[in-house]
Amino acid sequence: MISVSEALDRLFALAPVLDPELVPLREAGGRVLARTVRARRDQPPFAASAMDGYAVTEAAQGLRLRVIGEAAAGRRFAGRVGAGEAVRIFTGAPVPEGAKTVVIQEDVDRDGDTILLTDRLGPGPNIRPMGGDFTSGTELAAPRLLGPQEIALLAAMNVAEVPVTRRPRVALISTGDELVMPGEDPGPDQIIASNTFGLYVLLQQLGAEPRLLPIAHDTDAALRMVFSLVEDADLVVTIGGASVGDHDLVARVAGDLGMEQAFHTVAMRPGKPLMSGRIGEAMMLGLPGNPVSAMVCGHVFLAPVIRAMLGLGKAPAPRRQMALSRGIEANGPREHYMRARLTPQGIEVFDRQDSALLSVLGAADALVVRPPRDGARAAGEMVEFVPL
Ligand SMILES: Nc1nc2c(c(=O)[nH]1)N[C@H]1C(S)=C(S)[C@@H](COP(=O)(O)OP(=O)(O)OC[C@H]3O[C@@H](n4cnc5c(N)ncnc54)[C@H](O)[C@@H]3O)O[C@H]1N2
Ligand code: MOO
Repeated sequence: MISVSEALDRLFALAPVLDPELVPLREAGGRVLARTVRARRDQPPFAASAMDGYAVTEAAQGLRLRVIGEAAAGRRFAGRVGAGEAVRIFTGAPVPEGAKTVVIQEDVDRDGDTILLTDRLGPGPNIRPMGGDFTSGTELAAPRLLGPQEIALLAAMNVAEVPVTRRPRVALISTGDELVMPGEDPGPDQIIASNTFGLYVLLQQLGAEPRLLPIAHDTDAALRMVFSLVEDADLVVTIGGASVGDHDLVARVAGDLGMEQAFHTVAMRPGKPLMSGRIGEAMMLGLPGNPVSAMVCGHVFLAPVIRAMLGLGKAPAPRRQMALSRGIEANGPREHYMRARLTPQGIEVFDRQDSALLSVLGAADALVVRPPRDGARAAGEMVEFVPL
């Protein structure tokens, strides 16, 4: 058995960074920027008014000025403003030549074509300098996950096509005679495939492209048939059949198909019967079948592997720290990922930790990480957790 961090290192060694592809800006949200991009223009491309008001050469109380024209957003004033003159201006409009400040309209009394600067004059100049947000060539550095803010910035930079890392194609294979799909009619000894769907959504949220293959029955032939449907996947994820029982066929069948195994069993709880290797062009990750084990391995191993393939670096699932709301017993020899919930009083570790309990996982928003042989911990002691 190897440690969790050793297992992660071996997984990272198997996970290639995928190639970039160009996508339209609107489809770049949630993707990973693959190459540093540069602004194609200055923003703003001209000195722009920050307010609605009057562009003038100087602002002083009592000045009376003649309004000689108008500058609106998208339509500049063609001439020049001189002493004794003002140009009516609106937010976003180019500031006319000669103007040094914009007096907001609330600080002005207007009478026909003249304005009087009142004693209410606020501080100027209400002008956004050319290139004040960014200049042509300003970089948005890769790699980074593109969210709404970055997309808005790229749009302003006039980057209409964005180089992003190709989405990892992930084939998901559930194994077991006992499984049927949600909505189907299970026989008396059957259950519904569940963690398959949890992992599907986890993969979607990570920016991967998951594909559900048919459930493989517990025979060599059935499992081989489903493996033959893997096609061009970057990663094949199997669920179940990873342990030592007579019907746990995944390691043997994958081995017959040429999988070079990198490891099989990790010193963690839940998730001990975890295996990985390379099969043809694809990386393979064999998850344990117990529903919570599969989902915990999804967060602890699958998510870091997908992020590595996307070019976001080779790092374990991020951890935070919080004080326990109540005490917990000593840990055994395996690193334990305990289902827990964040409360105003601290982090509460649930009493029931059986790796089949999806209802408990559903109530959890954190996994408290206990190192192997960690001693008993009292309320108030700090522990590390992986947010879910
Ligand atoms: N003698 C031993 N028995 C077991 C050991 C062991 O070390 N020695 N390890 C236990 C641990 S830990 C786990 S975890 C399980 C994992 O076993 P498998 O990966 O072989 O999984 P299965 O036997 O196929 O299934 C276990 C359990 O999970 C249910 N299952 C499977 N796939 C799904 C799915 N897609 N959706 C919902 N539920 C699923 C399956 O029906 C079983 O109940 O082995 C222990 N045994
Ligand atoms: O991985 Mo097993 O979950 O320790 O139940």
